[in-house]
Amino acid sequence: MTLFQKGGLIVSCQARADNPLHGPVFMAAMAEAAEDGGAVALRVNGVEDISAIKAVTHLPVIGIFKMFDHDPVYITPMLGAVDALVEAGADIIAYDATFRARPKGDPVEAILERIHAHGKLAFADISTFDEGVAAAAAGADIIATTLAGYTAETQGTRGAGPDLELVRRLSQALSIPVIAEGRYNTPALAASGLQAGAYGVVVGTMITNPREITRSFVQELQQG
Ligand SMILES: CC(=O)N[C@H](C=O)[C@@H](O)[C@H](O)[C@H](O)COP(=O)(O)O
Repeated sequence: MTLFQKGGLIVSCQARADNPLHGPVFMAAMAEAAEDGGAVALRVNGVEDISAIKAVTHLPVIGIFKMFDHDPVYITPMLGAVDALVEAGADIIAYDATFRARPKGDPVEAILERIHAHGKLAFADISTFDEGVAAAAAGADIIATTLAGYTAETQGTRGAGPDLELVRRLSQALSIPVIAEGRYNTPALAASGLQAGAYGVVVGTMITNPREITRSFVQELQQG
């Protein structure tokens, strides 16, 4: 079970079905670009994209399996999803470790146990300080602020920027790596994640989603 390099950039290469860049060919190209640019790891959704990316890069892959019909808990909610991610070549498995009810999913303790049974590191996506502490106590290897601002409880905190205070508090309280993830939309914000104590920073939208990047430019021009 090896962890990626400390202080580095993890690039999230994801494109949903409605995105013109959806599909393994585009995501593999994104992953190669991220590797060339100096990323230390990748975050990737689904078995097809993971298989394609493992074939073209040497970077460790944090695999997730988004199941939107499992709303509200959609990040790797099932044991079968964990097995599929491992089979596809994921090195680390990320899963929803929030306190939310999981009406269609398997219990979070079982997900964690299955990840470890495969000999993989467990990357807990959380939204609050208490969830991060609980996930670490349960045995997660890495805690990430991925869902801060995206749960009913934290929606009001989303604002424009990332939740740096959450990174700061978790980094001080925990002895395992804390990853800053969610709305690190500029290089300076990513650096501030490390300054807040993060082990690494995940950036997705502003590197791998040209449609959203375009929208942000257009919006700024229209406001000007
Ligand atoms: C909330 C949720 O489902 N987040 C997802 C998790 O995999 C992705 O859609 C994000 O792009 C990723 O977390 C990186 O964040 P950002 O795109 O803000 O750099």
